[in-house]
Amino acid sequence: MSLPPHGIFSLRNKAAHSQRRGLLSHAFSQQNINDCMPIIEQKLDSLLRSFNCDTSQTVDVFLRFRLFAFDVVGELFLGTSFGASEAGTAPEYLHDVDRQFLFSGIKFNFPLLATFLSQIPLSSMKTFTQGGERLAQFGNSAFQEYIQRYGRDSKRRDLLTKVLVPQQKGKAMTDRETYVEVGNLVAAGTDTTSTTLTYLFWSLARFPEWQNHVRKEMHEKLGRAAQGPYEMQALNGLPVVDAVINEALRLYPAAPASLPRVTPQEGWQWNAYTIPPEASCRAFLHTATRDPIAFPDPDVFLPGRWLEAEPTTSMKTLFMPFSKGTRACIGKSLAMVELRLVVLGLLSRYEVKLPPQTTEESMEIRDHFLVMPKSGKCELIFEPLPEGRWRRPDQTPDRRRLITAQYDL
Ligand code: HEM
Repeated sequence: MSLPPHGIFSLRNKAAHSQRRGLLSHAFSQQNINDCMPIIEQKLDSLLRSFNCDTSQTVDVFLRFRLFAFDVVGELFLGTSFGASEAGTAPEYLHDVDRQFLFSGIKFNFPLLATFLSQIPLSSMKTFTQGGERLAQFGNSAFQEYIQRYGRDSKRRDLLTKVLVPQQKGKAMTDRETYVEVGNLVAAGTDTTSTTLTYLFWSLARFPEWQNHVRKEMHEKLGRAAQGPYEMQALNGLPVVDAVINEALRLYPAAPASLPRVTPQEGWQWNAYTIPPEASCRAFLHTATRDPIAFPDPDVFLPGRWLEAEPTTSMKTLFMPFSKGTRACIGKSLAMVELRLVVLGLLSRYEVKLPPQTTEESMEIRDHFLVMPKSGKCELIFEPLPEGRWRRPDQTPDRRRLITAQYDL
């Protein structure tokens, strides 16, 4: 999944990985994410405007959420406004991310086949196998442009400035390593977030009572602020919102079978199992989060399980959609902010309904390392809520002015 040279996903040496992780993970502190709220809200605003459509039409949320998540990480890590939500179509960069994911899967599992494919002199095959190189080239020029425009110690409220902080202190990654990692972060932060949102909204459309539970909480806890602009602190105190998010993460972990690990030379003992030396292993998160002892009725969307009582030890142990340990997700805090914002932004304006064409079958999971619906889309109906009951009169112009004021540095 990583672009050459080796980046955080493919660094096998523990010390090198841990050093690289240290250089990147500080960028994701709660304070830094807080500083980026104006940028994230601006992207939320574009997403919300893209839902302003005739209600008789359906919206393909799989595409919409993908464009939103991409716009967020693109702006935060490349300093580039792709405007994908406004354009309504995926830019070429995202198609290369898709190609790179698929080709990386082949590289991991069938390295000889990958070498063979990359030597086929057909232009369509080159387009497929060289996606990673194009991403790296794009990353390089976006990075150089960023440095020219803002310098290396800009006060801009994005996350690339935070990634560059260690460089100021002389501990740095080289420029090449930096733009490679930036490419990894953009790829890692796009489809994971959008897949989670897609399955979450599909679930909410099938279990509309949970939409009302969320609205009730919004109104009790946020009042007039339910439609934003949002305060980070307020986002952290919404247990019902978090329960629906956790339940979607539990049922549909976006990366269901983590990247492969290799056992040490002496092999590995795991409970009653002896795993041979240098064997490739994966933790299958999808089955862990559907364990029937920890999660009774494991295949059913039951957000109440996160609200009824303190989660049990086995729930805490097996719930790991962001993985656990030294290679767990470093983008979790950013992802959680995005998920909460989209839930609030959409449920405070729309009732989500299920059209007949979106079925269990069309939403069946396909595992391309990251999960996606078999049909490649998820069409849902977004019906504006009647003003007064839940929804305030549209505040969009105020919202935009406020966000722009915060954003303009
Ligand atoms: C709902 C959204 C997300 C989910 C479900 C998710 C899930 C995961 C999982 C399961 C892993 C571990 C993979 C493994 O063990 O092999 C991981 C790693 C990682 N994630 Fe995420 N992720 C999400 C969002 C993000 C975002 C927004 C970013 C950054 C912009 C990000 C950056 C990373 C990075 C850099 C790693 C590798 C960490 C390391 O190897 O040290 N993720 N993610």
